[in-house]
Amino acid sequence: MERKSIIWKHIKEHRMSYLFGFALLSIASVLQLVIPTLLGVFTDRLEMAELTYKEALTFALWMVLAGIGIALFRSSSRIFLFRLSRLLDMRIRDELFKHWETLSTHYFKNRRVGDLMSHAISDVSVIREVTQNGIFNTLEAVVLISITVVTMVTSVDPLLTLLTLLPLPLLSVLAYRFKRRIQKESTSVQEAIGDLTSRVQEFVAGIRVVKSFLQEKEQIRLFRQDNGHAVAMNRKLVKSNSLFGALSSAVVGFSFLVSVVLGGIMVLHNRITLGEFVAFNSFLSLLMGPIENLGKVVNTMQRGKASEERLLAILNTRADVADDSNADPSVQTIGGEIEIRNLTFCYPESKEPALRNISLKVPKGTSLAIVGRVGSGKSTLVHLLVRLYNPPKGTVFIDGREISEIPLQVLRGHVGIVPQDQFLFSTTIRDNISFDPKPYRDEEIEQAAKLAQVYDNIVEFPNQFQTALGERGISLSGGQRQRVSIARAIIKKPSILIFDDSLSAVDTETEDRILEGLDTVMENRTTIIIGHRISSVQSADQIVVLEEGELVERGTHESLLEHNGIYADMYHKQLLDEATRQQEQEWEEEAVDGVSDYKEPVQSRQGGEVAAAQDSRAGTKLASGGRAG
Ligand SMILES: Nc1ncnc2c1ncn2[C@@H]1O[C@H](COP(=O)(O)OP(=O)(O)OP(=O)(O)O)[C@@H](O)[C@H]1O
Repeated sequence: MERKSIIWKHIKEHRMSYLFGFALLSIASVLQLVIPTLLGVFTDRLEMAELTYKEALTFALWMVLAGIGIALFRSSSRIFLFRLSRLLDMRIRDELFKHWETLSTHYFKNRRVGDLMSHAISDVSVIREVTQNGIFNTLEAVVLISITVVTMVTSVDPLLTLLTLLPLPLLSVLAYRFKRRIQKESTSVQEAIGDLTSRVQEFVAGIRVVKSFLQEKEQIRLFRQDNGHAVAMNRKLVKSNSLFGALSSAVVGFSFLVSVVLGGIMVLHNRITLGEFVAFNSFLSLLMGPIENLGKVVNTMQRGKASEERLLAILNTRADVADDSNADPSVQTIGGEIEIRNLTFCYPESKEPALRNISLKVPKGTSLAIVGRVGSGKSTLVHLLVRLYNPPKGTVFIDGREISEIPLQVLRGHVGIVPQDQFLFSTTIRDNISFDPKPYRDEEIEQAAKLAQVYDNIVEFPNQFQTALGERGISLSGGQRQRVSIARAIIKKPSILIFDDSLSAVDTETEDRILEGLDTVMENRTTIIIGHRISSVQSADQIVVLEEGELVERGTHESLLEHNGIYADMYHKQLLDEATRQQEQEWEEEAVDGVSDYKEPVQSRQGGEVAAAQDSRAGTKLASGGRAG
């Protein structure tokens, strides 16, 4: 059900506490009337020269007591009410974070980190401000203004009260006129803060690219531009606020003018006493604070409304990937058989399908390799298997069940994925490997690290598995990060393990060792390997080639080579590259050895020897056949 309010819901839920705070504030407000009243009587007694020292002392004592009472009740009410707003603050942040966790990756792909942070920090603070000073000032204004006006009418003069307060309704006219303007400007300020935060976040995340492309100056220029814009937006808001405050004060000042002139005339005509005149002006002073605060409240409320609307828009965003009504809670585990039937998939904001009419079957415990050019749809296919996006109904089946029938928790709990972006959290290596909700013993973590071929690297660090990683794991090399990600996936012993091009940053020897280690872990489990290097996929039971979203070849390594299509082409090109690289390495070694006739043999070799070397390397690879052999 769509949520309509955050603030009002909170007030309703805590109404008893708000009533209590209101009661404390009301006592403080009543006590505030004591001082002007005493001041009036005191002035009259003084004017009539009837005041004794003892009486003067008694007046002073009562005033001090009233002052202490006001301070006590007012601050207790403030503490009490402010505590409630802190509670709301914490609750919205919790709700926001919890809700974000339910939303799909698609939602986050379309948003900037800066905007999300601006919601979590600035918008939530504005809402707190509404329930903190906004509510406190409103309650105080309502109580104090009503009882003070009644006292002014009954204890001094109704006409003087009426004429003095006559300009005050102008304040509501002002508030109305400034309402839209302040709300609009407040939204612009929050957006500018979002831009600025995004700029800093992007700069930090891309610091290596920035430095290697000498982009520091350009980044400073862009930052200054965003910073300047944020300041300009803030200035605009401050200007409106100040103008509103100044006009409100002018209205209030006009009331004082009426009170002094009219009140003075009334004293001269003996319609009121001097003491009543003094008391009246003190009452008026009492009113001015809350009335001016009311102006600020209107402002705060407008900003609060803008922030509440933005937060509600997030909280009312429905998760596009969630457990369907047909999810079967009796499914507690998955075996690992995958079937894809005529799958055509289009990303929500894209017109062209990323996958077209794909059909394939991966029996439980077997391995599938997916190869294909950049952007051919490999990652999309595996993302659908963990429902990062929803595949169309009737296209993806696991263990013969429609994927939507498997509760998301079960599906994701039993599919381990090593994503292309090996994101690591800024915590220890141990916590990064044992990331699953299930706790793991040290031996299990070490075993996973050994299988992922990263154990030897980790134990070389002074703090070993307790080594803390910086944001995005920057203290590890690309290959080490990939292997920690692999350990994180295999520790789960998932029914389906997916490597999304996650062996690209390791050398072929390490890759072989990882794949060999997996044989034990993945016995009777299903493995999907996406790779650009033939060496990482050639041993799979089944290899498919994707081309512009279509499945264009399928078979084993040998059958695909025989077919002599895209796969065979990729294979031969890679062999050629590898042979050339190896040959170049040998020449470099010879050159380092200081052979005097260095130039001549190199030139002669360029003709025939490279081809010979390539042939022999190709022969070796084919003969060994990698793991498949
Ligand atoms: N979130 C997305 N929204 C819209 N289009 C997307 C999205 N992600 C990928 N695509 C598009 O879908 C197509 C397939 O992308 P995909 O990432 O699956 O390719 P890939 O074969 O895994 O590429 P690579 O080898 O570079 O990882 C591409 O055209 C890509 O631009």
